[in-house]
Amino acid sequence: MRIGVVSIFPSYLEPMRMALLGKAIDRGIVALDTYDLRDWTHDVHRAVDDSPYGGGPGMVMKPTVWGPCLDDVCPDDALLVVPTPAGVPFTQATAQAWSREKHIVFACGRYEGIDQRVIDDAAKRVRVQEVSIGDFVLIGGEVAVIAMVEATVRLIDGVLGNASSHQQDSFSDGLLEGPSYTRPPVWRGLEVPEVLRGGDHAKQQQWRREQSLARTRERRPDLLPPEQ
Ligand SMILES: Nc1cc(-c2ccc3cc[nH]c3c2)n[nH]1
Repeated sequence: MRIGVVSIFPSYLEPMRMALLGKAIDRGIVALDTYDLRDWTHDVHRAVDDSPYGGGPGMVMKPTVWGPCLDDVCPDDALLVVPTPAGVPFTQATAQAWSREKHIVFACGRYEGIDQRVIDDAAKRVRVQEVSIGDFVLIGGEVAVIAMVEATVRLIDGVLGNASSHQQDSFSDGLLEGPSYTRPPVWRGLEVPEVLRGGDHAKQQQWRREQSLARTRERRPDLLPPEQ
């Protein structure tokens, strides 16, 4: 998978070159290109924003800068993702779908966002998804991109050491993951549940399912399947 990220703060994206994501890049599973939007500005001040039509607070990012940039960095067969609080919710299903893409380009907005015509114009040529990572407002799209790239890339074969890890994720079966434990068996007077310390794998699987259902019922009843 090739990933392109456009930002006015490309160094904000450096965490993606660390740890497991960094190893996926080193191993050639993922290629990461970061681009500085200001390289497509055409004035001495390298302006990327301007005042909003119709008034209102803040500034809007210029189509005359974003347009030429996306023309250069986003080929017709790529998926263009624009993080925004006004987007469709990003979910595990989104990550699963994106993990099968060959090339994803992320457009990181700042200020009050990107002139809508940039998205409308791009949509004539490429698949565009305006996506939200949650009902809260960030200062820019970069943090959302790091979260979405991590959720997506970890699902690509070979990225996670233990292939079964993501098959037991929260949400992989639609439910929240239950509690996890490791040694010591007793810590500060708190014991690891007996069933996990035994060897009956069928009982352990049943216990984990019950824990997932209980936690989902308590924290995210909206995720429960109808009959639960
Ligand atoms: N889910 C979510 C996305 C964002 C977001 C995305 C892009 C920009 C650009 C300026 N502010 C932004 C905020 N906040 N929350």
